Amino acid sequence: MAPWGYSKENGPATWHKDCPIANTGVRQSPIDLITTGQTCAKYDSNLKPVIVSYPAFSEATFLNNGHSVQFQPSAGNLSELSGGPLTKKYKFEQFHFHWGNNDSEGSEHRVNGKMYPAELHLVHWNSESPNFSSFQEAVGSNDPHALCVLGFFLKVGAENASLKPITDLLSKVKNAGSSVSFPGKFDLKAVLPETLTDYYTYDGSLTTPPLAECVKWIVFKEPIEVSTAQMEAFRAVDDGHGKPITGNYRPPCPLHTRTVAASFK
Ligand SMILES: NS(=O)(=O)c1ccc(C(=O)NCc2c(F)c(F)c(F)c(F)c2F)cc1
Ligand SMILES: [Zn+2]
Repeated sequence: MAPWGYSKENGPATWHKDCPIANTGVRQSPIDLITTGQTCAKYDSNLKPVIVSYPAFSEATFLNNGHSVQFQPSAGNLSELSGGPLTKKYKFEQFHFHWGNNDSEGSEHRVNGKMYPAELHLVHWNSESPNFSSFQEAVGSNDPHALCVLGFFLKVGAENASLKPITDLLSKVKNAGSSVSFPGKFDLKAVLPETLTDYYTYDGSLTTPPLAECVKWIVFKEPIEVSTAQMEAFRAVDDGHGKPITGNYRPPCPLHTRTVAASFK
């Protein structure tokens, strides 16, 4: 697999060469979340609040894999996700970010064409399926909801004290392939808005190769604030070719026959 990335030579427009589903898939992610008109998100009063149980992680690795920075707790973590559109319990696997090199771009999902400066993805896998018992198996299972990813937009505003332990660590993983063991505990719950009631949800895929169409997406309406300095810290992370990662986001994909549900009016 030619190493995929986000440059002209190996970016999203070239991924179909190794990953045909990039062009042939009918449930690819991300998408533009349209809130008015024909193909707009439809309010579904049955959608309940999302429930997360994230005890503070005590042991985790923070990694720069050349196309994002990723926080991965040790296997024993007990964090769980349920509620919202889900019928099963999901286990937390990792979180990572997508960002741009200025405040007008960077998020993968868009709202009526608007991009946010960054997007946080909390990745989970269905831990109650009889068909797989690990994240790796879940991705390869062809189960339409093997994974559930929670997406949160980041916008520039006040410094985010809860995310500071993460953004302060970015300089320590500046080089692609570098990782550090996360010092102390990290409280992910504190990063999220109190109420996880207002979100869009739809069936989609991984937004990076292999672009597997196994993800139930839940994208929250309320952005998380971070400071300009915190945004700048992301833009100093290198991609392994001596250049900063300056836009690790895939453009929006066609909706095809999918509908997007909204948990709010
Ligand atoms: N941006 S996103 O849609 O939230 C997204 C989430 C997770 C991954 C991922 O885990 N990739 C590595 C990875 C694979 F791509 C696999 F196919 C697999 F089986 C893995 F185990 C694995 F870690 C990629 C994109
Ligand atoms: Zn992602």
